[in-house]
Amino acid sequence: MALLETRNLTKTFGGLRALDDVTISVDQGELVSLIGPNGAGKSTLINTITGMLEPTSGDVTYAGTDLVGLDPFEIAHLGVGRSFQTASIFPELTVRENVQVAAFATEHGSFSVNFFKRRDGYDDVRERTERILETIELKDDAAETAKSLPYGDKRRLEVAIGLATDPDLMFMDEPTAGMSPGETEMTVSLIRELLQDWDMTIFLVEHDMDVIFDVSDRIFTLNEGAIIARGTPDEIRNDPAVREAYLGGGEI
Ligand SMILES: Nc1ncnc2c1ncn2[C@@H]1O[C@H](COP(=O)(O)OP(=O)(O)OP(=O)(O)O)[C@@H](O)[C@H]1O
Repeated sequence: MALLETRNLTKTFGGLRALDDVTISVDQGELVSLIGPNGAGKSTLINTITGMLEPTSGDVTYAGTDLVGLDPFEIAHLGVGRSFQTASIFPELTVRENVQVAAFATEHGSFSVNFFKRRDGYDDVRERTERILETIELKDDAAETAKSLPYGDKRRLEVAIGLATDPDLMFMDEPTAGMSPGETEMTVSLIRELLQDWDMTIFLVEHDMDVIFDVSDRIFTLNEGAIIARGTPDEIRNDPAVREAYLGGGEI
């Protein structure tokens, strides 16, 4: 059984069909990527699956549970996480505190103002936080304030915060955007580690085609709200419809 499935998912904004009958499935342990030109509907698809937007019609199921109509926090609680590109970081808190807050909120319902006074009592939160900091390679910077981190480390902290919510499936929104080649390489090896050592299923939206072709098991291509191609990296690389949508027929 697929872990995540959408069936005939459609989302309209006024007269615009931002998603047009999208049917996809993701298996446990897979890394699937979603590509498509600007405005293709990638964010709309993720937002519709994760409960930020309500679909106009169609179904979304996760591990057999119908997600349509659930709130984002309920969907997160089922094990669907998200590494946000913006605004999930508290700039004045340390790196470690940022991860602890997210881990605490997941394990204990919600963030409490007393958390920082009592956090030493929460062994589960502490252990999870340290394991994440190690994986993300931010342990040496754990006592720094988040705002002081270089750009690439900030982006990895976003992944750490996503991990702290203990997801089985994680949506990653352009995790390498704006990164240097070295930072991109680090992020790619982090993605591999999440798949291999954390048994994660990953749904990646990314513009860097080298990263996409490198890490994906399967790729979905969206254009004007509709899936125009699906397949392995080799199949997608050679797909005429993908070339046409992306580069007017040129090389990818
Ligand atoms: N809240 C909204 N209200 C009206 N139109 C919207 C809304 N959100 C998205 N759209 C439109 O839906 C279409 C799909 O947008 P979406 O942001 O999902 O594309 P995308 O593939 O994520 O693009 P990008 O790669 O530029 O982030 C676009 O035409 C966009 O203008």
